[in-house]
Amino acid sequence: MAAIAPDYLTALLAPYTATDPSTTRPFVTLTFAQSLDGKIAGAGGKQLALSGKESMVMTHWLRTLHDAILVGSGTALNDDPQLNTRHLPPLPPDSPPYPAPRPIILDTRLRLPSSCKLLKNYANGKGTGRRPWVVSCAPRSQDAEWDARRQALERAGARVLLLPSDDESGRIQALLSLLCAEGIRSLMVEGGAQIISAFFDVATECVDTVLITTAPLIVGAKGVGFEVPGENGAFRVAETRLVGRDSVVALVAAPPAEAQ
Ligand SMILES: NC(=O)c1ccc[n+]([C@@H]2O[C@H](COP(=O)([O-])OP(=O)(O)OC[C@H]3O[C@@H](n4cnc5c(N)ncnc54)[C@H](O)[C@@H]3O)[C@@H](O)[C@H]2O)c1
Ligand SMILES: Nc1nc(=O)c(N)c(NC[C@H](O)[C@H](O)[C@H](O)COP(=O)(O)O)[nH]1
Repeated sequence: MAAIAPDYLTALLAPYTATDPSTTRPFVTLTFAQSLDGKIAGAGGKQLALSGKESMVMTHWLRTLHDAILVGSGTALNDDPQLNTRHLPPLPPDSPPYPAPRPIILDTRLRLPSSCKLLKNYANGKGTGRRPWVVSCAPRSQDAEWDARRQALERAGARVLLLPSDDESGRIQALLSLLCAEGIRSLMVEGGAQIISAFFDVATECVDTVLITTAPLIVGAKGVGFEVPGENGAFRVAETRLVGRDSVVALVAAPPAEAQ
């Protein structure tokens, strides 16, 4: 019998099953792991093992519950992530694979290297990775270097999608509208620091669920933190849970009367 996602995750995301043809954005889950002092990476961006085994498995289950998963190019360059579901229990023989999210990199300057794991996993044909989408902005004037980078990524298997403009203001909304038009109905945003801040900045308008894993670790001032521009806005605490040695808090969008 194949393992299934924990009930508390499917219950948390139950509103995502609603279908509204007039919607202009996917359901969005902003999720990341932090230390007790609010760091998401070590000095210089060093990737840290913040999540314990149990909460890392939870994160991989969460990935199966979303159509797509997004990181910024800073994370793609720093971590060379795979954004798949490899930490889930092995499946019984002849079982269908776990649902895997579409890997999406927000990469306005098209910095993703063709040698990244996301493209290797897709190209190796072993089903360890879906075709990555790279969301970028077309340069304002002819840029042969940018064109060459785009062609190299496409040759390596990436799909490059372009935002309508390179304006930073409204970029998250434009990104979500683009992904909605591509049929993405739920998006898991994993970071990094700049992306987390950008989504918190528009959380009231663009985020439905915030799920933060806090590891019982102190990283210290040299670690990588993130800015949260405003207070928690129109969110309420839906769940607080210990997952292994980590605490997991889930906030959900709530009407102002209920927001805390
Ligand atoms: N602990 C965690 O859960 C977690 C998750 C992901 C990444 N990380 C860590 O985060 C660090 C990387 O974070 P980062 O801040 O350098 O890069 P990032 O991953 O946040 O990517 C930033 C890039 O995203 C693109 N972008 C486009 N529009 C943007 C917008 N409106 N706002 C912000 N970015 C926009 C730009 O290319 C920008 O350079 C790494 O150290 C990584 O290990 C930690
Ligand atoms: N949940 C979580 N716990 C951590 O302890 C940690 N350091 C990250 N960091 C997120 C990471 O920087 C990328 O976003 C990908 O999660 C890389 O991992 P994958 O290869 O995709 O599994 N995320």
